[in-house]
Amino acid sequence: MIHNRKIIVLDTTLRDGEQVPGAKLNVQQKLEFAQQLKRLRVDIIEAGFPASSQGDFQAVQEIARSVGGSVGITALARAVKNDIDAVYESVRIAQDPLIHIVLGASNVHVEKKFNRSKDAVLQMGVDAVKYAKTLLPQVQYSTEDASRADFEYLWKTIEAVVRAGATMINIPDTVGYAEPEEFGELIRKIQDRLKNLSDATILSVHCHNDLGLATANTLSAVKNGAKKIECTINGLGERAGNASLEETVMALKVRESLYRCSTNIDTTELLRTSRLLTHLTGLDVQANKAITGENAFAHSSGIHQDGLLKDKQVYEIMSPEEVGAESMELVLTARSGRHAVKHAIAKLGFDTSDADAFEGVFQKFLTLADAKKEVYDHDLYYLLNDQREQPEHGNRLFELRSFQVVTNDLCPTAAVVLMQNGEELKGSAVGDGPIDALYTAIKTLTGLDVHLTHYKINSISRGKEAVGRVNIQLDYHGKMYVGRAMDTDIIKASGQAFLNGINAVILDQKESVQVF
Ligand SMILES: CC(=O)SCCNC(=O)CCNC(=O)[C@H](O)C(C)(C)COP(=O)(O)OP(=O)(O)OC[C@H]1O[C@@H](n2cnc3c(N)ncnc32)[C@H](O)[C@@H]1OP(=O)(O)O
Ligand SMILES: CC(C)C(=O)C(=O)O
Repeated sequence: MIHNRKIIVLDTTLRDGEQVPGAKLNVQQKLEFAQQLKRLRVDIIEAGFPASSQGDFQAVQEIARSVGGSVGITALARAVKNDIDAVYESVRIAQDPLIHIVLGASNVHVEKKFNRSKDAVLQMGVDAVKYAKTLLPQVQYSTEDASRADFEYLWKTIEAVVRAGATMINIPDTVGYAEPEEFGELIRKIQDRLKNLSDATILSVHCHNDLGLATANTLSAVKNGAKKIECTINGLGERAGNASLEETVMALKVRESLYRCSTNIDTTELLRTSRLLTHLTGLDVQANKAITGENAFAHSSGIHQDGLLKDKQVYEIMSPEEVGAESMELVLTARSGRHAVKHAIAKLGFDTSDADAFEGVFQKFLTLADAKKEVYDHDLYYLLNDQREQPEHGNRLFELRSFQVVTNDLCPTAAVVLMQNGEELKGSAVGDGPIDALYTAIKTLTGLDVHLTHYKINSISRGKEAVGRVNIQLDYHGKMYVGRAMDTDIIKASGQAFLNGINAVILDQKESVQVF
């Protein structure tokens, strides 16, 4: 029997998670999330796909430079020289860099995607690994769509790429087709052969959630000998997502006597990491999501409450504190002082060492607390975000100075004043509704022909003074941009989110000019 193995955790939120529409993060946001992954103590961060764009290359490089000390850094490449070069150039500065190569292994990939023979595709993989090994000692090879592959061809590929120098073999259930018992059996068969071929090669799994089985398949793989797991925070990822890191890690922890495995994850950072991701991407976690959902530790029915009062273990298999949730949320008011606010901000994972920056946040906190009476963690996220965006993005070209929206069933109208480089721009427009009128006025003033493709508003804290969070997506010349904003006034949040989207277009154009 296998006893207390250490399972390596690779987080791919910034690569597979970022493949989700709307989850695109800028370099600064990726860096912030990577810092949090380091606090969570993941073993490896997959930071992106550097060949895909200059922005992603820069983000991976920045993460490798500033986060890649104690944590391994990797990024993905096709079995293509250019992609491998881009990974190498972006991760090599990290202390523990890894090149990750992916190539299809199933018949449908070989025949339909590549239209080549199996031998030719296998040779592409071998050549890619051999080339990557000339650059770095650590190379991971992913046999894409492995769960639908013909086993003997899959094994032939694994054997060849291990001989070519791959140090990690990753078995992906790319389309979430596998079933736990069957996937476990596949991993056991591969592990049995692999240990005879090269005991040092690390067997890894990467499961997708198309049938809601990603976490179960990952756990089954661990039971059957997988030494490394690939997961994402909040289960974010292509289509239905990936195995959720928080679920998999907590299952291993809570059922340690069953799995006889442990990870390096600091589970008390799980909730904070999940909330930060929600905040950065604007993609909410469902209320009943295991571990990090709002109701994950809420007990509402009388029989349950009675049982809990007698002994928590009656209805709790883990304590909220173990995942970083507090039994009681901290509520700040306008009577709270700097110590309490600083403590609350630090607990959210933000740096409070810059006294001037903190004072700015504190003054904004007092204004919000006067308006809202009670200030929750979500509200603090909003304040911090607002505070950071303004000075850091001094090149935020348009600023919403003031607006007035009049709504009725005849002719909703908006009048807007924007600032651009110290100059005041005034305009008004009518629309189908108040937001449409506001957006038309802003669009006319900025002169950018953007198209609104998505608009979503959520309330992110409690009470009638709750903060509304608006997420929008804009299409500009076929490229998608996101804008987010929060405010107790939802019309203002809507206008600000739209303007943030427009500013993202302008910043992107500026960056492109600098890069090329
Ligand atoms: C399972 C996964 O999650 S894999 C990771 C998915 N992530 C991404 O796709 C990252 C974002 N992608 C991109 O930015 C772009 O698709 C790029 C830069 C990778 C490639 O862009 P383009 O060169 O314009 O090619 P495009 O995406 O249209 O087509 C993919 C090409 O790569 C080939 N390809 C696909 N996978 C692989 C692979 N693993 N190894 C080698 N070639 C591959 C395809 O066959 C196709 O080649 P073809 O033009 O000869 O038919
Ligand atoms: C790159 C690989 C691991 C992948 O994302 C998949 O096959 O789903």
